[in-house]
This record gives sequence, C-alpha cells and structure tokens, in this order.
Amino acid sequence: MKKVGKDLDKVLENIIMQHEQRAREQQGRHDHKDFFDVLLSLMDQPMNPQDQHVYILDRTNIKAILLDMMVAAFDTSSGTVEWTLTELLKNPRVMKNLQQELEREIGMDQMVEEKDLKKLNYLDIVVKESYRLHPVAPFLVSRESMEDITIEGYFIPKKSRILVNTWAIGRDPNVWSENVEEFYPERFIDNNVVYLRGNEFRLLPFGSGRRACPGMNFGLVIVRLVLAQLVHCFTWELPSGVETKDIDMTEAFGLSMVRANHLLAKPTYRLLDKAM
Ligand code: HEM
Repeated sequence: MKKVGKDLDKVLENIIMQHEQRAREQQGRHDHKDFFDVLLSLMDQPMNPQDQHVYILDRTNIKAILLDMMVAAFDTSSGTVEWTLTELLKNPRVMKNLQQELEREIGMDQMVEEKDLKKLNYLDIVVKESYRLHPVAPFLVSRESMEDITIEGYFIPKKSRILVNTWAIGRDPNVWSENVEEFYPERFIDNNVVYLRGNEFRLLPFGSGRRACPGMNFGLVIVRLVLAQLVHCFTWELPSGVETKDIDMTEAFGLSMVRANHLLAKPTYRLLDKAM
C-alpha cells in the first residue's frame, strides 16, 4: 500500500510540475487554463480571508483533489463503455440501429468527433438504457437524513443513513414497464427522462442534489465519443463458440458496479481506408 501511495504521489507531482513549468514559461500569457492551472493559482493563499476559519489550499490538498478526480472518472467511464458494448453484443438489433445511425450521420469515410455527438440521438438513448440496467454506482453515495420524515407510510428518523438503490429503480416494472429486463433503448424515445434535473428520479446514474456528480457533462462526452468510435470503426464479434445468450453478465460487487470479468470480443475494422 505504501509503495502504491509513493508511486501515485510521483505521478501527481509530475502532473503538477508540468503545469507549474508551463505557467512559468508562458508568464501570464496563459490562454488555455485547465482545472489544475486554476487550483494552482489559488495555492497557499486564504480562499476567503473574511471567513472566520480561513481555509488554505496547499499542495497536498491539490494532489488529493487530483486523485479524487482520477478515481471518480476512470472506473465510471470505462465501466459504462464496457457494459454498453456488452449490451450491444447481446442485442444485435440495437447494434445494427446504432451502426446505421453512424453511417447515416457521419459516413464511412471519416471518424466520429466530439462535435458530431449532438447529431447522434440513438446513441444517446442507448447510453441511457445502459445506465438504467447498469448504473455504475448502484447505491450512489450514502446520505444522512436531516430530520424525521414519513414517506409513503415509512417513518425515517433523523440521522438515518440512506442508500438510494438506483439498480433496483432501473429494474422496477412499476417505474418502467413489463419488459424491464430487456435492453430496449426505444423506451426513452417518447419520454422526457433527463439526467439530474428537477423531480425526475427514475434515472440517476450521476446521482442528484448537492452531491451529484460534477463530472457528468465531461463523463457523458467521454462515454459517448468512445462508444461511437468503437461501434463506428469496428464490427464486433463474440469469441468463437460463444452465443449472445452465453455472454457473461456477472457484476462485480463494490463501490462501482463494473463487469466482474472483462468482456471478450473481436473487432474488425469497417471504415473506408481514407478515414484513417
Ligand atoms: C461517465 C461516467 C460517470 C458516472 C456514471 C459518474 C457517477 C457518479 C455518481 C453516481 C456520483 C455520486 C452522486 C450522488 O451520490 O448523488 C459521482 C460523484 C462524483 N463524480 Fe462522477 N461519474 C462519472 C464521471 C465523472 C468524471 C469524469 C468526473 C471528474 C472529472 C467525476 C467526478 C465526480 C466527483 C468529484 C464526485 C463526488 C461529488 C461529491 O461528493 O460532491 N465523475 N459520480
């Protein structure tokens, strides 16, 4: 554990040093400041000098924030991509629809880019359906109730620890419909299920409220872009002898619910050569 800690510290130090060096070289003419440039510019000064308890962000705090971001971003994004690809392999009809959307909107002579994502409506509902069945954080982050309350006849005392089971909500036929176990993105076509807004609590892959995921927009771009490129550039096949009904769907139990075993599939390039 100590060795991992030291190695991680080296990686984080490196990232910080690169940012510091770039800031020195550019001497204030720093056009494209990223999140860490902003944090570094606030380092070792009182955040708000008028506050009773003055809080200072030091180098260790910045490394902790950087690590927090990396941990929060990695498994969640890669886990979503892997579950969605699994469902696409299990459901060739949906894979075909998605590839057709990509052929129609992007063509076969170029790769998908971030600017194209707004055109890919089917991709959007495929990702929503994937989150319904495979929320990466199935219990979100636990909450504590601030006051006594009764909801639907259940009394919840103040200071109870609350887990929101988004996995169960996603598979509840009273919330969705009888075909709740089926991977059927079209269920999202005619409804207004949106992530993280108002009183819509059916789909909560990024949580909700004050502690909801601050990386949602960034995460959704990564997930959609990677998936679009994988599905657009390649035809995917299961290993020989494996049928769609045999695909391993075992979930790993933990803070994030990724696949227990990695997905095995064989890609074959499908774009025209000039797309490379
Ligand atoms: C696309 C994949 C992602 C998914 C599915 C996801 C999901 C979540 C969930 C469910 C939570 C807990 C929300 C709650 O309990 O209400 C969370 C928190 C958080 N996420 Fe994400 N996330 C993703 C990507 C990212 C990225 C890319 C970043 C940062 C670059 C990030 C940063 C965070 C942070 C810092 C928290 C803690 C917020 C707090 O406690 O106040 N996430 N995320």
